[in-house]
Amino acid sequence: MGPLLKVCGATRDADPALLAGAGAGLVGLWHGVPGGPAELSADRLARLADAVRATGTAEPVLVTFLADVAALTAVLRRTGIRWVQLHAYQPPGVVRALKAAAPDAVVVKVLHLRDGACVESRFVPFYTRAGTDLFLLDRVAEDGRVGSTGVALAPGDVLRAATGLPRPFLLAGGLGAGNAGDYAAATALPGYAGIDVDTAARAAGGAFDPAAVAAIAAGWGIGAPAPS
Ligand SMILES: O=C(O)c1ccccc1N[C@@H]1O[C@H](COP(=O)(O)O)[C@@H](O)[C@H]1O
Repeated sequence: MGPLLKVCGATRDADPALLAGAGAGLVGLWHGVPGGPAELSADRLARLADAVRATGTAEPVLVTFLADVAALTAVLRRTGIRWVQLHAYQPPGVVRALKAAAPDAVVVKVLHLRDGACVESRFVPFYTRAGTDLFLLDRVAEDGRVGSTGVALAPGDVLRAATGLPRPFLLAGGLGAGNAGDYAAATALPGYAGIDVDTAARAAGGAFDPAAVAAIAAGWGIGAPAPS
């Protein structure tokens, strides 16, 4: 399997087909992101997850700040979503309990880069032993905000954080069609599994732009996902 393209923050009925058609193999759906502009109710999450699966080539990803494992498990059961992106500072115990309660879940734990350093670096062995399937490197904004900063990670910081990670990793944070070359050293690592994008996938008004998504896929050498 080649590298993955995940696009984050679908909200409209048309988004899943648009994103899958433009090359996204993973579509991020927010639930449990308080105040987030793409936050979905449980009903809406279930409906959009169905629409993502109906594309035949893309898989829905629950993107969440939730740390309540019972609530997370209930959402996965209700929606049939397998991929979970723990985007906040959920501790390793949440990963362990989630994998125990939902063994089929594919757990993506975000590692936050701030001021050039990985905030959770000391906890990587614990997240790994707890059952994390993939890590995702993302940036923390100057004001402490996480998720969709639209601000590029420094390539040297990414390389330092990604080198030696014991699980495959995705890159995020200000990635777009034109900056794959900046991260060539990180994407050459054996664990590189793909990228995760929000801001650069959208047109000026905020709606997803299929041409922008296709350009990101082309710029990062990501081919069309195989039918699932
Ligand atoms: O997109 C968001 O606002 C968001 C909110 C909460 C959790 C994750 C979120 N998105 C993540 O942001 C990065 C990509 O951001 P960008 O390309 O720099 O805008 C990615 O990890 C998304 O999953």
